[in-house]
Amino acid sequence: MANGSENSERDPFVDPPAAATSEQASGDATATLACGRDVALTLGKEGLIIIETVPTRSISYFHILWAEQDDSDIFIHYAQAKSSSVLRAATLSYPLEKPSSTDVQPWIERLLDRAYGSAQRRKRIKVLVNPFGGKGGAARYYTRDIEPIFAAARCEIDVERTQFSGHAVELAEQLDPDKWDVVACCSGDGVPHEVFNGLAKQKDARKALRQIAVAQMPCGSGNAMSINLNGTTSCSVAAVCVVKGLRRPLDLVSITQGDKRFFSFLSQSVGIVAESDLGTDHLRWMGDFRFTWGFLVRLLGKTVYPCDIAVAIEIADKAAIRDAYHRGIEEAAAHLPANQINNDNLLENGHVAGAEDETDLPPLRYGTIKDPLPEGWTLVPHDTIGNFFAGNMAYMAADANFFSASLPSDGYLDLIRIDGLIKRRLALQMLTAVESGKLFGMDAVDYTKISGYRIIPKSREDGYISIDGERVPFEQYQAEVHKGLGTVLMRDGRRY
Ligand SMILES: Nc1ncnc2c1ncn2[C@@H]1O[C@H](COP(=O)(O)OP(=O)(O)OP(=O)(O)O)[C@@H](O)[C@H]1O
Repeated sequence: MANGSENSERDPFVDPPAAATSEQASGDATATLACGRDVALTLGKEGLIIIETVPTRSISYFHILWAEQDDSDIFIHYAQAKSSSVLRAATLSYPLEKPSSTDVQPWIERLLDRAYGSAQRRKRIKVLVNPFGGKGGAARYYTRDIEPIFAAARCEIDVERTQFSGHAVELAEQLDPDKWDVVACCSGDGVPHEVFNGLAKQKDARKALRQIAVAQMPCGSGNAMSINLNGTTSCSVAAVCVVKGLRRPLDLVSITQGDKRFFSFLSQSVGIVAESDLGTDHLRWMGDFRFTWGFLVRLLGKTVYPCDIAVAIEIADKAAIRDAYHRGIEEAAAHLPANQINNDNLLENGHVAGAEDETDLPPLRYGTIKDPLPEGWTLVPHDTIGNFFAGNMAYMAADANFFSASLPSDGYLDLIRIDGLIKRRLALQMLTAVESGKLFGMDAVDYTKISGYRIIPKSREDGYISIDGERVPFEQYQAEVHKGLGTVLMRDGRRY
């Protein structure tokens, strides 16, 4: 299954070899634009080739942000690789040999066609900056790493800082879906969580969730969304990924707890993962290691988190899950190669029957936590469970591939259940298996694809429940998946 480094996309930091990709060899004369000073610009297979000096240089199409001409020159705006994780907006300009030639504009159009494929150009982006996300650097990262790239790509931008916790919910609730294509959150995973919930509060919630894609610029301490969808924790790479991103549907999960209904896009955890994250705030001085430390302490202490759990299991068998995963990947590749899957495709494909005409949120087919247990569900005591972890994306951090069978819009959550009393040695092996994405295959890991569940913590007065990394009350809740309800931007060729 997918591993972060195994994706088919090319490395954004390596421009294609110029000679090997030239179309000149194929005799395509319209691929070349003559400029003054003996410069020629040629559209190669994988990038723009600039024949000016020896050796010839090239810029991959992924890095080309925009191109335009004025009365005398042509300007190529691109993302220049400064290091293995830093891209900077840069511009090349050349005097045109024949500025008024009718060949120039079509050539620029061909260049942009290759640079963008089916991705929307000049996206209208509402940017939300959480000044307190991560170590407090989001505003600086935005100005230095992100804004120049959006500007070079001629995106329409409006920036707003979040003023308080919950502000992004209010802002997203007010956004006009006809005015904005994207909400880019310069934050951790907390602000995207709020944005999905704000969009879901709009009067025409389906339209808002379908038309406005949510993106994360990885400026927080938890940046799982960017890692999953774009494979990066670099703000400047993520900015180029938004400029070039393809719209994709993302399953969202309704959570009902008490009288509330809200949405989760990433994960829910009860037990060791929630406690290691949320219960180690006093260890912030340790930096990122605090999570691992908290995890190890509980693992070695064989901590259990007794619960009663009912699950709507859709695929129980690991071999069948593996098959479903590969089928999902193949289908996406076969039907929509360099194409864009959006929720409208999904509707045409009949995956979300009837949703087209509906404005309200999808009804809860399993009811809420206050309703009787849905038909066919059975509450099973899990008195020694150590880890209850439900994932809607694969990676929970760059080195934590917990849900390696996860797909963006298969309509299922992936659920991991691990007994808290397993041998310590096995538990430690699991830690390394998470890093290599091999947790799925371990016998002691119960891995299922599910469409909903109810969980009732017991035996403890208080504890930790984490929804998308945010703490919620330590009380029973119910979850239900909605296939492709949300929209995100994904890098072309990317899979979890
Ligand atoms: N101006 C603000 N003041 C206080 N809290 C805010 C502000 N803006 C946003 N928040 C809250 O900060 C929370 C965490 O934000 P975010 O996910 O961006 O950062 P993070 O560093 O990844 O998270 P964490 O601090 O939980 O590790 C969000 O849930 C949001 O409600």
